[in-house]
Amino acid sequence: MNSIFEVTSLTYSYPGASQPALNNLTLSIPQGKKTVLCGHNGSGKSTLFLQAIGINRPDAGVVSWKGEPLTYKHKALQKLRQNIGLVFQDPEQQLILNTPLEDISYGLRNAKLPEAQIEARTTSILNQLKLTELADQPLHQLSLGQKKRVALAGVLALEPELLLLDEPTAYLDRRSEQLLLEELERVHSQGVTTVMATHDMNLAYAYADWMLVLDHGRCVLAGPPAEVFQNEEQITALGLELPILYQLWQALPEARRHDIEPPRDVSSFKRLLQGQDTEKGTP
Ligand SMILES: Nc1ncnc2c1ncn2[C@@H]1O[C@H](COP(=O)(O)OP(=O)(O)OP(=O)(O)O)[C@@H](O)[C@H]1O
Repeated sequence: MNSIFEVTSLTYSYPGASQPALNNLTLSIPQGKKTVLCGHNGSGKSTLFLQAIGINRPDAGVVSWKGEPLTYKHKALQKLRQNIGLVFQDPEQQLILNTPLEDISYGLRNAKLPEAQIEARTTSILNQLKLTELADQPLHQLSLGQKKRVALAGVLALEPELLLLDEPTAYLDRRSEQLLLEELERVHSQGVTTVMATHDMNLAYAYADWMLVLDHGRCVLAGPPAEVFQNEEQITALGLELPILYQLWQALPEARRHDIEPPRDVSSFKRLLQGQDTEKGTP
């Protein structure tokens, strides 16, 4: 499997901290996949994202983009931050100008795109994320969900190859979460590799085709979700829950689930219950 981004033996402590936030961490992000990064509070997910875009530098170990170690030179970092887009957990950390239109254009202007292209991309992304009506609204008047969409729009406008999302669904209602997931599916279908950090194991299970689990700054599990969740004891010991659909599937009689992959959405599960999935491996 091709990896687009890797960290090798990465150790990092925040200034004055008694414990490292990342502790000899080695992992890779598979190109073209939808990866979910899980782990308890403080396991190092956000710290890893900050390392990925070179905001912090490792104390030891290497961060690599497409096989090349980061150099931390100004120009190289500028280019890296166009290739890797990070959507912060808190949009307030990301949005700096007064309106969605100004904020999105600002990022493109920083990337030194020609004005005509800035205008075209801004209009298109506002439209795509259903923000056109809010384009000139002061940002402080927007709801948290709307601000999160503006922050995502600003990152997507730069057309990154790798999109990192830190708890993108936190505080969103079901409808906004659904809209966001549809948008991420669309972005992924255009060839963008995505990594989502989340505690929501139901979401992780529905979304991911690759999972990484962090614990105290180390990667303790990696693989396709159905494989990762087989490590039930370890998952629970880490304070994470098994997804509800996975638990329901486990509760089915052995003969019923024999040789059938655990379903990852409610309609597949219903079909399984109604006995429509007679073919092996197709829930
Ligand atoms: N700015 C900071 N200064 C000092 N320590 C920090 C800072 N940011 C994070 N830490 C510490 O680094 C460790 C990893 O934190 P990090 O925010 O990366 O975890 P996380 O997995 O993203 O957590 P959460 O799920 O709560 O968002 C924690 O022990 C945290 O207290």
